[in-house]
Amino acid sequence: MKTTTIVAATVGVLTVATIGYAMYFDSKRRNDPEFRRKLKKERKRAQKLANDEAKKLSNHSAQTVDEALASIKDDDFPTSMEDREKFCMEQLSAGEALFTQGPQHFGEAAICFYKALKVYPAPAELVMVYQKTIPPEVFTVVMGMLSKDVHSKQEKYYTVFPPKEMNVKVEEKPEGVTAEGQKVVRRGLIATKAFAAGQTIYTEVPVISSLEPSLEGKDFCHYCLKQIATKDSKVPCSKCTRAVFCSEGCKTSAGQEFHDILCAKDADDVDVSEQSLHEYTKETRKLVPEMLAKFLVKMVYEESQNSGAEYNSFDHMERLRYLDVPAGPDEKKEMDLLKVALGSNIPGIDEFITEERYLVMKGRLLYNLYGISTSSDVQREMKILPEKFRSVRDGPITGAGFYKVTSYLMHSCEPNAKLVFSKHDHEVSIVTTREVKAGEELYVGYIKSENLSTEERRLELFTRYRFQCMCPLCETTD
Ligand SMILES: C[S@@+](CC[C@H](N)C(=O)[O-])C[C@H]1O[C@@H](n2cnc3c(N)ncnc32)[C@H](O)[C@@H]1O
Repeated sequence: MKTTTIVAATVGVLTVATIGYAMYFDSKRRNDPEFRRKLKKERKRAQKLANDEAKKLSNHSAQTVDEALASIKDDDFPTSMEDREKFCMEQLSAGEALFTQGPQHFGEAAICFYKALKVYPAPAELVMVYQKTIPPEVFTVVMGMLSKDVHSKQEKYYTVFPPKEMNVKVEEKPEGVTAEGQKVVRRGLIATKAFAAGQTIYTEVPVISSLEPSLEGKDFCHYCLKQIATKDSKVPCSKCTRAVFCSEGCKTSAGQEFHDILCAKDADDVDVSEQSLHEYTKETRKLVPEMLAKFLVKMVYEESQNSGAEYNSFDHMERLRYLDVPAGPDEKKEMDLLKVALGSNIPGIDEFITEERYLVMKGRLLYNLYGISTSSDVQREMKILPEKFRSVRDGPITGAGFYKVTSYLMHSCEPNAKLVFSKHDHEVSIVTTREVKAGEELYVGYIKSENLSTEERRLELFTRYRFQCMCPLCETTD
């Protein structure tokens, strides 16, 4: 693989994976002159050394990459921001000291640079610095390590996700070829053990969920979407009138995960620029832009928790297929509103939200969100939302949720499972509608199929979700 290809491939993955940590590091870089000076000095010195040493370099093979990775396989990396920064600087200095000692130390130098990269919050930037400053042979080994590490992380993903206790696994199935001749695969959920009819296979809470905009601030919880039974049990947000919660617990969770950052105070004397995104949601009744804002803020929150989880929410989202969303004036406006809403709280967000990334993230949510129905009291006369979500209900929905596992469920006109919101909040249970054998694929109904002819079902599925149904019923009655 050419170096430039490796850089391009790794940069994308790493930029998104570390946005949370970047919050801290970016502010440090902007505000701390000593830190900036040190980094600049490192760069300058490394550049000079690279130029001097460039002629004496020897080739480092794939074996060097494997050996280097094996040598740090069991290493622990610091978790706190301060420790990571210290560790990063130590590794940079050590790497530099090593490569100046000559080609026989290039392997060790590469390991140091790689370790620094693992903890650096804006690795893309550091890669660019490396590319310009460290000897090409060392750079190639660092990139080889990075590329291999990213690759093995990706390969391992479906061996650890979904967790075993959810009784399902993700399986890939071929789904034809594109016009350009590229293979298309779809992924579905397979039961890993047998279930009788009516049994719950797993339950799952969404990564994020949002209320239907007209229900905000009324009788529905801004966090879990539950209908709030009595006026007394309502817990209002202390700043805005837009969000009410069903409990202190939901208020705290929402605050930590997204609301503290996205909440726009109502008082006249405070900056309400963040409100634009809320207003846009209210006006257009489109949930996705604000759900993306919540998703990004939650990602930063997860990063700051240092939970030790190998994959973050972005890793999960990134693997899902998406709808092609063309760039239009709405998308431009949504991006701008998103940047305003998050900008002051998440340094680096402006660069992160490129048009391409925004369209893909939007497409991923549109493709994978589920409509949530937590109450039968949702006004029947409420207008259907402009965005179409898979929903167990034909009529109005309480809101929508983005579920890591449930996203993989395929539709069938004769489903063997269904979504149940038994707690009347955003937690979903997948319950069998008939006996399911171990190894059988699970299907739910994206629409209510009973009493519809094959033609009617296909039309409905195509109109709402733009796919030609290939479920066993449709395939056999064709
Ligand atoms: C959220 S995805 C479900 C997960 C999907 N299997 C995947 O690989 O990403 C929904 C998409 O899966 C495909 N799909 C689901 N059920 C289908 C069916 N019965 N026939 C054809 N395509 C289906 C459609 O393209 C639909 O838009």
